Amino acid sequence: MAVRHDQRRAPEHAADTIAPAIQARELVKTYNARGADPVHALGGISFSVEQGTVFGLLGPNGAGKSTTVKILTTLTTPTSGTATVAGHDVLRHPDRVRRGIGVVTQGHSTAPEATGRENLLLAGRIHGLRGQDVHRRADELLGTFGLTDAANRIVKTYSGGMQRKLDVALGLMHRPAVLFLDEPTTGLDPQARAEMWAEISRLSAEEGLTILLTTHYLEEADRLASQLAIVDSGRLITTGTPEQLKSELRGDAVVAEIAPESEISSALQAIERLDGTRESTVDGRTVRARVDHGASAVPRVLAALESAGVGVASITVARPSLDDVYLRHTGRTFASAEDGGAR
Ligand SMILES: Nc1ncnc2c1ncn2[C@@H]1O[C@H](COP(=O)(O)OP(=O)(O)OP(=O)(O)O)[C@@H](O)[C@H]1O
Repeated sequence: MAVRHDQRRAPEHAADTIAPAIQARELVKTYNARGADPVHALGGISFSVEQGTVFGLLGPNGAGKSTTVKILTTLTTPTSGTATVAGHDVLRHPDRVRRGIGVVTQGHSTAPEATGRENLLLAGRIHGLRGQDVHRRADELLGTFGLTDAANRIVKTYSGGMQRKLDVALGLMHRPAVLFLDEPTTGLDPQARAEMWAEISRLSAEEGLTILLTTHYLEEADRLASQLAIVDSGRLITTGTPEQLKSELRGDAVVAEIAPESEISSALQAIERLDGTRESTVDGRTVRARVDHGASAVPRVLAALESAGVGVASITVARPSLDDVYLRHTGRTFASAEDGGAR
């Protein structure tokens, strides 16, 4: 498709003049259901996605990821703000946006009683592919996703991983410039997840596809996204490459799980009093703090807890993770945000 070929032929020195594949400007979305309080799903989100990259929108359940995707894919309109996608304004030219994008939503978009090949042929025809073209494209994608042997089986006999691959293949039939993947690996087993990760990386690296994926898996965001935006309660709290975001946190995390018979407040005080510890927080029976050299800090932390009469069930030290980035910006761990919802 034209946008992709232009992008791949572009000389490297012109990279900074290439328009972003996605530009979201101050997106606000308030849902006003009759008889219910308004829900402020997005409170003014702006970001831009360079062509040919994987952009990750990471946030806990209810953060506003799907709403952002719905606006960018023209499935809903923003209350205010606007966006351009694949070179077109989502409000002024939604039909042009739709022609330039592929969308893989959270549910399956396949017809379960039809075969994999039939599903692909139908999707291709809906997008205007005809004759040999549609058959060639379907065969190409069946091969790419390792589904050739299953092509003539009905989809309801596919495993979860195979169905997800077919969902992505459907989104690619018309060779879009930008692919939206909403939670692409939710519900997949570890092997199917790893295969999907490999395929997403390949599509971006080898085919120059721009991919926006939403996820609530920290590891997925860390592995796949060349650029990441962390969203929380409808706001964008930080952006950067996963490495940049993690390197903003100096030092390692020491995480101590306090024995049930000990006071968590005594543990926190003992850790806070130690030289070189900072950003200490409590989550249930766990105290965590940031220290400069994790391995050498552990004996000092243990000694301080012991002299405060605090029992320790376990202690670990970890390099900065995206969970630490999230904690730094929101004051709570990602897991607790997932448990409690975003608002
Ligand atoms: N149609 C709707 N009507 C009312 N509220 C909605 C609607 N769609 C979403 N919301 C609310 O808007 C907020 C953001 O939801 P959204 O689905 O965008 O979050 P998310 O980050 O994608 O979460 P998830 O991973 O659970 O899909 C949530 O509070 C949600 O309950």
